[in-house]
Amino acid sequence: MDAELFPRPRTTIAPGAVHVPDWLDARAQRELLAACREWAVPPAGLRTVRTPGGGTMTARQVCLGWHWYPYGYARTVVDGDGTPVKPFPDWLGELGRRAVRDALEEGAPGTVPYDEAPATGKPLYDIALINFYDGDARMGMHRDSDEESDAPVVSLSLGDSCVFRFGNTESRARPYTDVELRSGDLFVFGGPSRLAYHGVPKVHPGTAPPELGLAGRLNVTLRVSGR
Ligand SMILES: O=C(O)CCC(=O)C(=O)O
Ligand SMILES: [Fe+2]
Repeated sequence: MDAELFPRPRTTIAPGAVHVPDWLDARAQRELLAACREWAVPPAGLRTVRTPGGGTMTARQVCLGWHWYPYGYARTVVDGDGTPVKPFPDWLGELGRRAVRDALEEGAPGTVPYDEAPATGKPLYDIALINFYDGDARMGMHRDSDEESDAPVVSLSLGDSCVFRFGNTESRARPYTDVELRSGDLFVFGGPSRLAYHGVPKVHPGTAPPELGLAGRLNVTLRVSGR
């Protein structure tokens, strides 16, 4: 990663939406990447997602806990090999809660219940979507709206940097803010920003930290199903 004179600052992009640069250190990035490589293997591995209109998403995807497909959740890969979705590991849920704790100020809208110990019950992170972007892959503006929980969404990036476009809750159009997400960055959106439109208009090939050993970009999105 570039050694910069000044560290990139944590930035509130919109109310409840926070970018925390370099949240995962080099070792944590390597460990998360190793896990992603295992999750990508079939059965229920990395797949191309087909949309109802007949298109395909350019980012390939694998899910944990609940299988997301356009537009709902299932326990099996209903739009792929039909096998059971891989389990959502406890350590990933703990990482999600820690991310929310670190990113959002205490008492900020939409934060408090998600910081509770597992023994206190729901809500707990129980869904991961792992998106792999290579070549010209991108993701159009959309909302994460198939969950039955308003718990914040946690996003972790590995590999190539990208332009992450974070918009408003009304439409795909402006106003939006373009944020550069690099390997190790955390982005959390909850509270009034939970249903904001967002997307990835551009990945910058060849910008991954060389020591990570990843060509392309991985994004791990953690969500609470509320089911
Ligand atoms: O790749 C990203 O940073 C965003 C992924 C995303 O928005 C999603 O999976 O819903
Ligand atoms: Fe999303």
